[in-house]
This record gives sequence, C-alpha cells and structure tokens, in this order.
Amino acid sequence: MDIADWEKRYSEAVSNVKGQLENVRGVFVAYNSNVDAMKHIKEAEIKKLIGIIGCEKIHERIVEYPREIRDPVDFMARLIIAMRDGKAAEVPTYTTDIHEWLMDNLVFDSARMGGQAGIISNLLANLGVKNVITYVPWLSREQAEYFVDSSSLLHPVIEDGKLILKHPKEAYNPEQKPKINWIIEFSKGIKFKCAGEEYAVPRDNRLIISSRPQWIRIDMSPEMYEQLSDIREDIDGAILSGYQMIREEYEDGTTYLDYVARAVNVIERLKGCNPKMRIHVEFTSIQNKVIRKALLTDIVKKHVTSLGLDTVEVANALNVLGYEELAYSVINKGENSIVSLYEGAVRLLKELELQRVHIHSLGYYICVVSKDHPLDADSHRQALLFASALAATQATLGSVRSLDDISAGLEVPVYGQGHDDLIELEKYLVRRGICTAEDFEDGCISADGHDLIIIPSKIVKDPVATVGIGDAISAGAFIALLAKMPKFNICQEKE
Ligand SMILES: Nc1ncnc2c1ncn2[C@@H]1O[C@H](COP(=O)(O)O)[C@@H](O)[C@H]1O
Ligand SMILES: O=P(O)(O)OC[C@H]1O[C@](O)(COP(=O)(O)O)[C@@H](O)[C@@H]1O
Ligand SMILES: [Mg+2]
Repeated sequence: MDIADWEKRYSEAVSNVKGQLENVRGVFVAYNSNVDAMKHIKEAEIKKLIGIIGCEKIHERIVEYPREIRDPVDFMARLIIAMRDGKAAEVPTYTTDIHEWLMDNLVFDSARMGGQAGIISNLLANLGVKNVITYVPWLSREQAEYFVDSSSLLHPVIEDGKLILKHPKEAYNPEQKPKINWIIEFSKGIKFKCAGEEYAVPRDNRLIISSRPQWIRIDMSPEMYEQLSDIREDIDGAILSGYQMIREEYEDGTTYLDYVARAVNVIERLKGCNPKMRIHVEFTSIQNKVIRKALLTDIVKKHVTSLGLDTVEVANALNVLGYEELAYSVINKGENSIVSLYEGAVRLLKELELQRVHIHSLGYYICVVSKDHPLDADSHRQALLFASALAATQATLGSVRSLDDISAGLEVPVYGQGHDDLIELEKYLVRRGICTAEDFEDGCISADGHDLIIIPSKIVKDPVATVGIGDAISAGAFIALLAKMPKFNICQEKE
C-alpha cells in the first residue's frame, strides 16, 4: 500500500476509534509514577561536563559499562553511550548524590509527570476515558500535583477500613517523599570529542536516571489488596508497569520472590471471576537480569495477555530468555533487524503464552496476535494507527490534552523510511511462503499460529521530547482494543 493509502487508513482508524472510546467502562493503571526533571542538553553543556570530569576517566568507565549510577563519571559514561548509539537508556541510582551534582552542574528546564503509570493515567483521563483508576504505592503531595484535574481520574485509599476512590490530589500520603528522575534529552546532530574519539548523535533520544530510594515497594496494603475486587466491576482492563523497581533483596529479609508473588496476586484479584480481563504490561529498561527474567517468566507468563516494548527492550527480553543471537540481531541495526524484531515478537508471544505482543520502533509498529484473540486483524490495525497518531500528537505538542488534539498528530506524515523498511520483512515472509506480496500490502498477515499486523508510523521531525512516547503508543493501542472488545460481565452472568 502506498503512503497516500496509509494516510487514508489513518484518518478512518482515528475517526473510528474516537467514536468508540466511550465504550470503555474503566481501566486500572499501576504502579510507577514519578516527577521527571527534564533537561534538553546542548552541545556546549556536554563539553562543559566532559571538561569537569575529564575524558580519561569517562573513557575507562564507558568500557566498564556501568549498570548503576554511583557518581558523575558513571553518569557521563552512560550519557555518552546513549548519545553515541542514539539509543534510549534508563539507569538506576540508589542515592541522591547524582541529583545534587546535576542540580549544581546542569539544572533542569522543566518538571512534568513521569513513569509509565503516571503518564498513561493522565493520557487516558485527557482522552476522556471513564474510571481511570490509578494506583501509586508512593503517592506524595508533590507527585499528586502532576495528575491532571479530571473527575474520571481516581486513586484508591483506605478510610475507616474501607476502600474508596478519590482524585490523587485528595488521596496522597502527607508523610511520603517524592521520587524524582532526571531525563537528559539529546538531539540528533550534536557533535563532541572525548579521549580522541569523535561523536555525532545519530537520533533524538534520552537517558533516564531513575531514582530508587530504599522505601520504594511495588506493593499495596493488605486492606487494599483484600478490597481490590470491589473496583473490578467497573474496569475492562489493566495497564501495569514499574516492576523494574523490584530489588533482589531487601533489608527486612524479603526478596524479589515475595514481591513477584504479591504482584501476581494483584493481577489475580483484578481478574477475579473474569479470567478474560485484558492485562497489559508495559516493559521498560531493567538493568538487573534476575528481575528482568522474573518479570517475564513469573509475572507476565500465564497472568498477562498483552506486552508492549521498544526495540532495545525486545533485545533485553530475548536475551534473558536465552535467545542471545536473535537479541544481538535485533539491536544490530542491519537491514535484517525488522525480520529479527518480527521473529523476536513471535518468540515472546509463544514463550510467554501471550495473546498480543506490540513492538514500537522508529518508523513502524509490529504486533503479533494469537489466533484465539477475540478481535480481527482489522481492529488490531486500527488500534495501531490510532496509537501512532496519538504518539505523533504527543511528540508535536509535548502532551495530549484532549481527544481533539489528535488532529495535530494526524497531520504528521507517515515516515517514508519506516514505510521502506517494511519491504525487508515482506521479502522475508514471501520467501518463506508465509504470505504473498498482495497479502502483505495492507499490513494484516495471517501466519501459521499467529496473525501479524504491521503499520508504518508517523514520525515528528523535531519532537518536543521523546520520553513517554512509547507509553502513549502502547496505552493508545490497548485502549482502542478495549473499546472494540465485546462487553460482558462474567461475574454477573455466573450468579
Ligand atoms: N519523533 C518521534 N515521533 C513519533 N514517534 C516517535 C518519535 N521518537 C520516538 N518515537 C516512538 O516512540 C518510541 C519510544 O518508545 P519508548 O518506550 O519511549 O522508548 C519509539 O520506538 C518510536 O516508536
Ligand atoms: O523506572 P522508573 O523510575 O519508574 O522510571 C520510569 C521512567 O520511564 C518513563 O516513564 C518514560 O518511559 P519510556 O522510557 O517508555 O518513554 C519516564 O517518565 C520515567 O522517568
Ligand atoms: Mg517505553
């Protein structure tokens, strides 16, 4: 299909999904919200920071590839790696030292809602989705301020032993400290030198320094857990993220296994007597491989229906599941990487017993769907097209304030390079007899054991920021599917 035809499909899909969103009865969103301290770094500032620390030290640390930020050298090493590769990265820090150093030496431009759950909750409320029940285990007064003023945005609290729902601004814990992450956004074309090497940033992207204070827990109180079933009648699905915060061991003797078991219990409680409830997990960067594997094999597998990831995250997921070669080929940037992404998506779908794996890449989205998914391929394609228009809106405006804002995203053209990249996958599928060139044309392919839906996406040339775009894509597609899903209440039907 040529680009003009894709543009037509975009308009139809957006208009269709816009009219259906009111069908969603509600969504539960947990766990991670934080404040993002945003800094769009300039060439002169990079040179200044390199000057302060010294190239020799930075170069040595780049080779060591730190997986945690302990000091400014770790920070500069990971920043230069991210800029060199044009790749998104998220690295944890367990003290406030780097925050103070960054405040002294860089200073942020603005602060906004961060964290997959926080970003997605605000987005869905702004789109007019009813009953967006957001849950943040560490809801501080400062954090609550970043939630939008919408009567459909609610947070569970326990009052007099009973679970009630209130706007986050009325539900915060006054004793709770805020969690502040640093987002260093960098632009394509920035150039600098360090230790004799010349760097030129190939793509707009960002480094996230994720603060992990010791009080962070992916958890809920026993009272809330007990009464969680009271809210499930109003919700059609859940979007969960933040599991990257789970630690291997805690000071009180508990381990990640305890928190994994609790996370699974929450999902089971939400499903209650509706085992068909849609549960989406938004993956993110997880440096710790034990936790990454536990999330995939113990939380996602068997308990979750849908998984969303960017390309680096696909490689990371494949890596811990034992597909090292495929993981390498995904991030290798060669012309085969689209084929590897598709093969990787199929492996994740099968291995993790999912119904849907949605990969967002720069220029196209790949979604593989199990044959028993209740919706047809055209519905899945519409969901992806809606998600792409939403992402382009976010990249253009910085945030999506209402459903009508999506017209800004619709005006963004389909990315020519992304459209061209699809040809490699087409050739591969035709060569293997999986489909014909004609079947591939409209992006809906019926393969053996799964369906493949692939679309070229809209890319904003100079995005306001890149952080959180992936969250908009995954949440946009998931909510569009919920809107199309037949509605029934198994709990009542059984009674
Ligand atoms: N400039 C952009 N316009 C539209 N979409 C974009 C742009 N830059 C990145 N994207 C999309 O966002 C995801 C990033 O996902 P994360 O989960 O936030 O890493 C990327 O794959 C593109 O699909
Ligand atoms: O691991 P944490 O501390 O929850 O951090 C999550 C970070 O990811 C984000 O939610 C962005 O998500 P993406 O990387 O998918 O764009 C930031 O807003 C936030 O700082
Ligand atoms: Mg993401």
